[in-house]
Amino acid sequence: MVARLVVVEGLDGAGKNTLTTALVGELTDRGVSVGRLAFPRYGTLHADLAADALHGGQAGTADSPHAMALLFALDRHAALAELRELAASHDVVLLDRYVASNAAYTAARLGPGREAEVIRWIGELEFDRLGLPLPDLQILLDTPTALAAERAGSRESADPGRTRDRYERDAALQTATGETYRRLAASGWRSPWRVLDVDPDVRELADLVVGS
Ligand SMILES: Nc1ncnc2c1ncn2[C@@H]1O[C@H](COP(=O)(O)OP(=O)(O)OP(=O)(O)O)[C@@H](O)[C@H]1O
Ligand SMILES: Cc1cn([C@H]2C[C@H](O)[C@@H](COP(=O)(O)O)O2)c(=O)[nH]c1=O
Repeated sequence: MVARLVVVEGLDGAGKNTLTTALVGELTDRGVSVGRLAFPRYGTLHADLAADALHGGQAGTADSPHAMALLFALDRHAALAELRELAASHDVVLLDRYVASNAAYTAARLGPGREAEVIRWIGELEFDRLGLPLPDLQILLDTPTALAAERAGSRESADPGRTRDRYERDAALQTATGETYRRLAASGWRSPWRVLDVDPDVRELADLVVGS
């Protein structure tokens, strides 16, 4: 890996995609070359199985937090070659969701008593066994849960093809996931983290991403 690997994390509807797009624009204007990838990689096998499961398909697969986590992990494993290519040909690779999404959502589903165990499992599975590269920086876009839910709801109303999935409709899960994300960030899980309030200044964020 040559590029700086920077991850944007947060709840459903937090604004990760919107922020990543703005960041790509700002960095590109500065002459920084940016590769971009979002997980799950919809349109590919494991991601589409996961999406189908979260919309009630795949014979109840979504009832199992571990089965869902494995699908998301295998999606990233299948992206390894693409990740390496992006890293070899850009200054920065920006990822919209990565391994910490799996840690946060799966731990939130299993409850606080199993958080440490499941976060260890995800880290060992994805970084140590599947060989995914460690991020240089993880950014938590800490949009308030109610605002993120409102945005996800408005997006659904505006685009009937973008119906909310099981996780997006589960307010308690979103709250618990936000709490787990904050603990991951506070503990510096697997990289340095930066926690951002809603609607951050993109120029300041670009400074942070290029390490200045
Ligand atoms: N700063 C903002 N102000 C107002 N609306 C916003 C802002 N950022 C994002 N939105 C809107 O909120 C919705 C969710 O944003 P976005 O798709 O960027 O979130 P996301 O975190 O990538 O979501 P998901 O993980 O669920 O795909 C979109 O309809 C987007 O247009
Ligand atoms: C990558 C990834 C995602 N999830 C969860 C988070 C979301 O609720 C859904 C789908 O993601 P999207 O950003 O809304 O398209 O899946 C997860 O649990 N683990 C992961 O690794």
